[in-house]
Amino acid sequence: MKDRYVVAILGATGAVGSRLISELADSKIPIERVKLLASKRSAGKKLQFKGQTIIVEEASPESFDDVDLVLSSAGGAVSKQLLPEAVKRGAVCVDNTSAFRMDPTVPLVVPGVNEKQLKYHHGIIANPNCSTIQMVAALNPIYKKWGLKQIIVSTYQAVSGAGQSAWNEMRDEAKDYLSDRPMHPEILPTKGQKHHYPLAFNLLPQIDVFEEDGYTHEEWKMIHETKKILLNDADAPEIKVTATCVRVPVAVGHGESVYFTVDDEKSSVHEIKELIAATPRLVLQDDPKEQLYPQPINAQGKRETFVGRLRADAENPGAFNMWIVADNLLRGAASNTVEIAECLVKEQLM
Ligand SMILES: NC(=O)C1=CN([C@@H]2O[C@H](COP(=O)(O)OP(=O)(O)OC[C@H]3O[C@@H](n4cnc5c(N)ncnc54)[C@H](OP(=O)(O)O)[C@@H]3O)[C@@H](O)[C@H]2O)C=CC1
Ligand SMILES: N[C@@H](CC(=O)OP(=O)(O)O)C(=O)O
Repeated sequence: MKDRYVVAILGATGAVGSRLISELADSKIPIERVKLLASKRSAGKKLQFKGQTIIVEEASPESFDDVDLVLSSAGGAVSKQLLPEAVKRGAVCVDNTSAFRMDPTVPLVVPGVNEKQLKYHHGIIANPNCSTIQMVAALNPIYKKWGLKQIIVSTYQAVSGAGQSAWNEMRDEAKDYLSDRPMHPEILPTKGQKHHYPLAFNLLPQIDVFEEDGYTHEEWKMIHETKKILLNDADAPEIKVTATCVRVPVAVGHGESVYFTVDDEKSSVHEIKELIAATPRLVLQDDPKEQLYPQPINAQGKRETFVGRLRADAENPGAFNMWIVADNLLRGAASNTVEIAECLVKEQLM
């Protein structure tokens, strides 16, 4: 076993990549050297790691010749092409993209929920979808204690979830919109950018592409990834999951309205609140009298998942509503990735 590792961040110049750099710098991983990789466009760019200047390199299979650990967030196509090359060269890869998540041989891991799955890895570990991570983090203690029959989730997802370019696009649209608009402006021009419709001052009930059945791929990911993470045992009873995913004009921080039904109808809001408050990485923010509830603006820059607005459904015993918020770039991506890597090192699974 090595006592220091060469770590590569693939996609280092992106929205998630920039957080991977800062999360790695704050981590307990013993580091010999860091390589920052991106596309040809960014080769030569200078980035900082712990006060040291590192020059970004164009990623290629040979980039991984001397690498022990890869933290990857350069899109699914890049992961599919380069991560098997990294594994071939002896590296262990933690991948943020959806490329390998549903591969039955690849563990899909949220530390604190199912890190035991890490021991089954064959070189690649998948980091779940950002919306899935915060939801399973909040539901896992409830599931462990009372079982879950059904989850119905509606998401309110920040534009940074669609990458740095989407954030730039919304900022430009917002500037235009606020400059000299009449009270009832017509639809903004899209400028032929990444999104078909304006992101600023709008709601888009579409994240990722549409599937044949009318669900979007983001909704599909939330449904299937949730089951893969929570239902570790082959004989665990099925959980019914359905989702509606919506892009909202928020910079950072996904919100989720979650309606869930537990197996044990005797569970109460009070007990659920106690359980959430006692669970590491969860923060209960729930005091209607003080108007205390989770908000994206407060979750930004934090590693925890914030939970509030817990209510029992008076017309359906055993059913509850809650509101969950987390920083999609940290809790939903970079912090989870680096926590996975820390577990690999701690459990000697590198
Ligand atoms: N944003 C989020 O909330 C989350 C994102 N993810 C996933 O993480 C991945 C990255 O997302 P995000 O950071 O938002 O995206 P960005 O668009 O902000 O960043 C993409 C990164 O990938 C690099 N890249 C693009 N093409 C190549 C290539 N051919 N070879 C090497 N590097 C390349 C880019 O480099 P360059 O600067 O050179 O173009 C950039 O560093 C996606 O797969 C996304 O699905 C997962 C969970 C949450
Ligand atoms: N789709 C998420 C972010 C993301 O990239 O997810 P995934 O890694 O599952 O494609 C969002 O737009 O908010």
